[in-house]
Amino acid sequence: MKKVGFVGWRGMVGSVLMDRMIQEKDFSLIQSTFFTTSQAGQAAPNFSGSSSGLLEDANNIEALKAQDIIITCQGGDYTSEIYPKLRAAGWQGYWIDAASTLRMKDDSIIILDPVNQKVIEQGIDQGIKTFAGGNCTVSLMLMSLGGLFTNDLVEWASVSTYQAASGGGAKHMRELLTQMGSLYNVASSDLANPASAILDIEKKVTSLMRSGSLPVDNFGVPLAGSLIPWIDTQLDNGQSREEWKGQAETNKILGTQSLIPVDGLCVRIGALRCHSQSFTLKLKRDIPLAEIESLLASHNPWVKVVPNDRQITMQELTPAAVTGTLSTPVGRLRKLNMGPEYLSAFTVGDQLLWGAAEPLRRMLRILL
Ligand SMILES: NC(=O)C1=CN([C@@H]2O[C@H](COP(=O)(O)OP(=O)(O)OC[C@H]3O[C@@H](n4cnc5c(N)ncnc54)[C@H](OP(=O)(O)O)[C@@H]3O)[C@@H](O)[C@H]2O)C=CC1
Ligand SMILES: N[C@@H](CC(=O)OP(=O)(O)O)C(=O)O
Repeated sequence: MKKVGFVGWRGMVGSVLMDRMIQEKDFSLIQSTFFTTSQAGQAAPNFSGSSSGLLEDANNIEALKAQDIIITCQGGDYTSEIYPKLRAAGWQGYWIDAASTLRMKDDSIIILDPVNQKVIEQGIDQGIKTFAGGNCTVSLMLMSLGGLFTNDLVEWASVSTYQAASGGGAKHMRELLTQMGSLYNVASSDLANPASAILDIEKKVTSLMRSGSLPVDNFGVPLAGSLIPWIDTQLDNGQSREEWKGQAETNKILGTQSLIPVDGLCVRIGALRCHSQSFTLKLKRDIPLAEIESLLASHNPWVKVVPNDRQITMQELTPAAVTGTLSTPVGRLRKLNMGPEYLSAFTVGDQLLWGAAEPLRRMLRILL
């Protein structure tokens, strides 16, 4: 049995990974060791068959070196500090990482096996030992639109995202919910009175939003009742880093010979853990809509084509419907006024499942 070390297993992404590994009985196939940066020596968890024992120190290079495979959801700072030391110490094992740190390195592969299984297999054959999960918006786009991208039918893609609070981390989710509660509380007695004027209620809410008294330590500004059209850091070319990742990571995942331009605007909204994305795709040729739907639907077992019908779309193509599932639906498919090669599409996906944990779990399975 391969020895597998887990770092970051009790964080938000790590917990989703543990849940999925329990569901899929992955722990019965490995000899697991759990690491921590803060609780070394405490009892290790026992996830249906995972070995128990004590938590190891995640900074102990010798203990890490004993592993055949390390999976980390601990974050980029941990990767930046520990990964180079571990490789410098001669460790030849497989490193599977949720963080962005190593994604664009020449000797790493971005893993999303329903889309790039061949790239992964070729990489393993060539001796690649470092595998990074992709950015959540990129992975979710490719899970939903893989049928067009992998058949080389996309000339370019323009996107507007609607990204959930979970992408920022657990504290961001708490902050959003606290803001929501405060906005409700300031208006609750007026809301209970059917005779109250809605614009008076709105004024109270807006005034609280602008008062500086809402908690904004994580987002910087109120998100509840609002949105934030910037995610991640600012680049010199005017893009946000999240927007930059769209083209860079998509092309690396697909292993494209000629670059597919991908660009757009990334926006944080008040959803909890589902990212949605609205696309304009320029196709390489005029393909009938029925053929497009069939290519999309047959690409992988998790994508679902939602008919472009109002009622079905409202039921099936929302964060509320998709959260907590592995489904990556795509809908609102129609040809745009710009011409028959121009297609609109709307996708939804759970940012913590296919957007973070699931590609790591499946990479582990590939290596076993
Ligand atoms: N959030 C996301 O959507 C995505 C995140 N990622 C990557 O994954 C990394 C981890 O993200 P995320 O899971 O959100 O981070 P978390 O903040 O939830 O967890 C990170 C670590 O914090 C420590 N920790 C301290 N206090 C607690 C507590 N009360 N409960 C749980 N853990 C605690 C744990 O380490 P210890 O046991 O060592 O103390 C844990 O492993 C990110 O930095 C990023 O690189 C990738 C894709 C998406
Ligand atoms: N940046 C994403 C989360 C994510 O996946 O980021 P990264 O590319 O660092 O893994 C968000 O905030 O929604």
